[in-house]
Amino acid sequence: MPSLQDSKLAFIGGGNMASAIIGGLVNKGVNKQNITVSEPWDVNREKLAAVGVKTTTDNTEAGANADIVIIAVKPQVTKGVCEELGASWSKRTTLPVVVSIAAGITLSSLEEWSRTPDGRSAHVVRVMPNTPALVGEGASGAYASADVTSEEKELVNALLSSVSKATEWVNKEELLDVVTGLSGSGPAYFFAMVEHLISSATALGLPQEQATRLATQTCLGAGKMLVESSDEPGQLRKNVTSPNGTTYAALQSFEAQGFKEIVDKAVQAATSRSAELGKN
Ligand SMILES: NC(=O)C1=CN([C@@H]2O[C@H](COP(=O)(O)OP(=O)(O)OC[C@H]3O[C@@H](n4cnc5c(N)ncnc54)[C@H](OP(=O)(O)O)[C@@H]3O)[C@@H](O)[C@H]2O)C=CC1
Ligand SMILES: O=C(O)[C@@H]1CCC=N1
Repeated sequence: MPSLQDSKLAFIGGGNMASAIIGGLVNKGVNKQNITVSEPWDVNREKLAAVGVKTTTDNTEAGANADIVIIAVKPQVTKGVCEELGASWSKRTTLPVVVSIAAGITLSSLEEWSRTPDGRSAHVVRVMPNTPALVGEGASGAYASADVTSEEKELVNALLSSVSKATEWVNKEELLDVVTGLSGSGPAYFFAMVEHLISSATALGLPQEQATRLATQTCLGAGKMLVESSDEPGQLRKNVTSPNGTTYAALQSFEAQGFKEIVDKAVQAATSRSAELGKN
């Protein structure tokens, strides 16, 4: 098994998440010449070509000699893409490791769909990355089928770890749906929060540019403290909250509107949707 630096990587689908991972890999110095992306949309292909990776519109060409094939299309398109790839691998003696980032799509479906005409099935790892991979700050969950070797797992781990600060292997496949509801979708929750903070402060008279700089830096600063401090999130919250002060007033307002329940329901909704995507 080649090292990550020597592996040929094929991305099937070159949209938002694939671009984030590719950008993160390139920033980390992974050899661009070893990365091929198959993407039907010319605008996306041009963006990826500008990063320096090879592009094509032909999935089977991208997957022909790859050591790792990353399925990065929408869940609804995954079946067709896997079938196309599996059919094209009949002459390959060694099948690539297939890594799927498609939300909800189960290992058993992926293995079945990507089976070769002579009945062989690729070793498949299901992962759930997130877009901060682009800046080397990703968080990824992963689950491997039983036949994935420790060497193959190590390779996928190296791939994920090169763009993620947290790479968590879960011990039950269903937990990847929870990972999706937490960290896969999670960046959007924080982006939405910052959007609301900016509009709240702007409505109260702060110029938008200033509100944006203050809100985004507050998000970054809080995130950095969460990662670097030995204190639990609850303690960090308490450290900001003076008795009967301003933070207390804001947190009381959040709680009065059922903040915890709002978050619980949102994570449950995303987790259920992930599970549902696997059933289609
Ligand atoms: N965005 C995120 O934050 C995350 C996404 N994911 C998962 O990643 C996957 C991709 O999501 P995302 O990047 O957001 O979606 P995008 O729509 O941005 O990317 C998917 C890309 O695949 C292309 N495509 C469509 N059909 C084919 C095909 N048959 N062969 C090759 N490429 C094709 C699409 O082109 P076109 O637009 O022309 O159809 C599109 O550019 C999803 O399964 C999602 O669940 C996982 C973690 C996080
Ligand atoms: O919204 C989605 O379905 C994908 C999966 C996780 C993040 N984006």
